[in-house]
Amino acid sequence: MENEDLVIDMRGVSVRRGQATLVGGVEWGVELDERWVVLGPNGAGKTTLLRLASAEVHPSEGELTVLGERIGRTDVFELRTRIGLCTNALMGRVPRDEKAVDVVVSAGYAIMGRWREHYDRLDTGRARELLGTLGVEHLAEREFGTLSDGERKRVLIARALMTDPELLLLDEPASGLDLGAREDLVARLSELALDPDAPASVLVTHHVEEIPPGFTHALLLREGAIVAQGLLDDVLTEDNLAKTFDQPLELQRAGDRYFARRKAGAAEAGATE
Ligand SMILES: Nc1ncnc2c1ncn2[C@@H]1O[C@H](COP(=O)(O)OP(=O)(O)OP(=O)(O)O)[C@@H](O)[C@H]1O
Repeated sequence: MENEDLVIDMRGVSVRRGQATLVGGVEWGVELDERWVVLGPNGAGKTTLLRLASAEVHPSEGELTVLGERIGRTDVFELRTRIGLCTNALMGRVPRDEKAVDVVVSAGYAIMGRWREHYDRLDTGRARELLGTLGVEHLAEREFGTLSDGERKRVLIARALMTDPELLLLDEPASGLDLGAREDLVARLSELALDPDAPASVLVTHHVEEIPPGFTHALLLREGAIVAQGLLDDVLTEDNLAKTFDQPLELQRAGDRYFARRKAGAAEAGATE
């Protein structure tokens, strides 16, 4: 039975490519009002999980339902218009000379790079508003190619929000940002997470420092399998992090933020003891 309240519903989902299992036996559900962070080391399968959620990848096994639509049986083109996606791959597809505001507006037309298209003034107004929410309204007229990495990420998040998605998927939005830009982005994502009208969200990251306050749940992934999942505070423990990253880690919580580092003496004692 499908659970209609779930925005993402994965039942025994595996993705295989040749001999490799990218993710295996995933049981995971995301509800409407939840904000999930997916955390794990390089190669753990985080992006694969996100690509399943965005219907870019179909399960090799198991059942996947996104926004009530069973993947494999549904028109994914229509479904994708209901999902806001921000990935590094997307960043590479934006024409360098497209204006930031048009990068955002064109999301409503499910196209990229048609900057000569006539856009509705209402849409342009909304795009500017969203750029403002992300703190980059002053860059609206700038060519995408002239923006810094952090600025581009924010433009793409504004783009992801343009269609009023029911599900927002963010793949490593803070990667490559300097400390100030990261902190600023974490604060903006926190505002979004705390907004009750914001869509259900899934944010992929390698770092606990990048978890925006307001995120409610966490899924820890290692070698394609779930180590732990559930409420953020329950899941984010030293024990679970050690299993996920295969080394003893010290976890600190300062206010509503998390910080982690390797336990003192762990390097000498052997990483996995
Ligand atoms: N087509 C493929 N064939 C074989 N293996 C693949 C294929 N695509 C991905 N993989 C492997 O699947 C694993 C999971 O990849 P994925 O990109 O989902 O991990 P990730 O957790 O997002 O990693 P990172 O943090 O490094 O971005 C990796 O080991 C990757 O090398």
